Amino acid sequence: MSASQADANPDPAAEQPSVPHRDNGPDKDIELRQVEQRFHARGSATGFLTAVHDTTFTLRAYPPHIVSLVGQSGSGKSTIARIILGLQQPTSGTVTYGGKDIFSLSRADYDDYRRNVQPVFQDPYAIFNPVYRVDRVLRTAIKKFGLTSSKARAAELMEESLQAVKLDPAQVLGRYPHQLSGGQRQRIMLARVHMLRPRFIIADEPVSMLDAQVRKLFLDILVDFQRDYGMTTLFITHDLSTVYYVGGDVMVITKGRVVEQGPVAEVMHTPRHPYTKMLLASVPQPDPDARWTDRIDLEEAEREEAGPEVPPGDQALEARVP
Ligand SMILES: Nc1ncnc2c1ncn2[C@@H]1O[C@H](COP(=O)(O)OP(=O)(O)OP(=O)(O)O)[C@@H](O)[C@H]1O
Repeated sequence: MSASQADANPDPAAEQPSVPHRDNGPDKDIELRQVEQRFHARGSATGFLTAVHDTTFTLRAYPPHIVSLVGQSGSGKSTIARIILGLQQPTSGTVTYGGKDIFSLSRADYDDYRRNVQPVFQDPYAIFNPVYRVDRVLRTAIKKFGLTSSKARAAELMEESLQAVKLDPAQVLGRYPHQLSGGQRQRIMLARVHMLRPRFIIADEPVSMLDAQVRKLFLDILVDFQRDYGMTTLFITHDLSTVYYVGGDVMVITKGRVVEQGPVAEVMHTPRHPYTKMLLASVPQPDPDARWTDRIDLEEAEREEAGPEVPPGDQALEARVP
């Protein structure tokens, strides 16, 4: 290309080849410190429900990795996801990104955070506006995050990203959300992530509505994103088999408390907490001659839990619960 051709192009991004890492700024960690979330709960003796208790952990941007947060329904997983995404301000405790409180970021830091911490939710249908074609989700991201102002480059970006998540652009572009399967809609959200190359993906039960094959495809893409683009994923699930599949680290949560954490292989092979043991014991074995008949005695498992039922600050409130 001649210098004059390059000068004539108003969009420098249009000239750039596809690169694994877009310039999303320096690595920054997400840190939760003593996060607690209470909700008003009618019918409770205290008037409150503590969905997340005294939760402290760090999601490191580097080295990129996958951390699963696993627990039963109602254990507080989605509340933690919403807090990290800035959708819910916790009752107490702090959430920082690069050392700064995410709930009082400057405009520039907030834009950085929004770009680098991307959600993938269980039901992508809710994200799509049914009256617009699915292309809009991708175009809006390109515009909002200023990926390019060139229409041609935007079209290329969309194609590249759809292909990266094993979707055929010719098959999905121009369609309305209801004309795609749940797995296709979910992968459009991953294509959006692929375009933005965030440091973090916060994936809340992303595969629980997908069938086994599409689920595997989706999980493989998350692992590819970690390896190829250096993304760290918080993978929220109630399903231990998916935790085992993605590997990395795991945090086990019950009743709003993280009770065990560590490398997946270690926690799976030598679980220490009774709740983790119960979760592992409740995974059915695919043996037709040994039909799974055990019933989970959650109360019993919870009684065995070590440590106090509530943090000290809650005892006065909770003492009145019968
Ligand atoms: N906005 C809210 N107001 C009141 N209670 C809430 C609110 N959001 C969540 N809760 C309660 O907090 C607890 C934790 O909910 P959360 O959705 O975080 O659990 P979860 O582990 O994600 O469950 P699931 O896997 O079923 O989505 C539940 O008892 C829930 O009913």
